[in-house]
Amino acid sequence: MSDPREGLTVTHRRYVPYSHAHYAGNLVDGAYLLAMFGDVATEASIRADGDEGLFASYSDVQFRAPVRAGDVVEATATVTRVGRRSRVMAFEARVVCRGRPDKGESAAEVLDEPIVAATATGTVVVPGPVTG
Ligand SMILES: C/C=C/C(=O)SCCNC(=O)CCNC(=O)[C@H](O)C(C)(C)COP(=O)(O)OP(=O)(O)OC[C@H]1O[C@@H](n2cnc3c(N)ncnc32)[C@H](O)[C@@H]1OP(=O)(O)O
Repeated sequence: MSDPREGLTVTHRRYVPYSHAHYAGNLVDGAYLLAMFGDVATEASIRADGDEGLFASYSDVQFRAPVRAGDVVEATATVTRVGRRSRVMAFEARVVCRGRPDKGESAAEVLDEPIVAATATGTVVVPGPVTG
């Protein structure tokens, strides 16, 4: 029988400040999205296990579209497998808003369809039960 924590989903949403632009075209580095995955995994671990957990490994990371300063990005963690102490999670980062500099310096829009910027699978490990 599957664990009731499987399917638990947590989403964080964040504006990407221009201070994080790192590459030509105001692109941000991929590590920015991995930091979002770490934070959303932490909340998922708190909700699933009452502990922040420790990120043990990523088994797959795919950067699928650029993220730019001025984007609004949402990152989702979904618990896909509950082991004894390991929690496998699926991650997705999506761009939901983006600047429109062609329309004005501060113009921006909500995208009709979010752009999937990165996906990953990772494992968080929580402490075992305290004994004694
Ligand atoms: C939420 C985000 C937080 C962060 O970003 S924290 C910052 C980055 N992470 C760290 O600093 C963590 C550093 N690593 C460690 O401290 C340790 O290294 C771990 C605590 C992650 C694991 O060490 P140990 O407790 O000794 O592991 P075991 O007793 O050998 O295994 C316990 C369960 O964890 C699974 N596991 C261990 N290592 C890995 C791995 N590298 N990738 C995937 N799974 C792993 C095992 O299979 C098992 O699972 P089963 O309890 O369900 O049977």
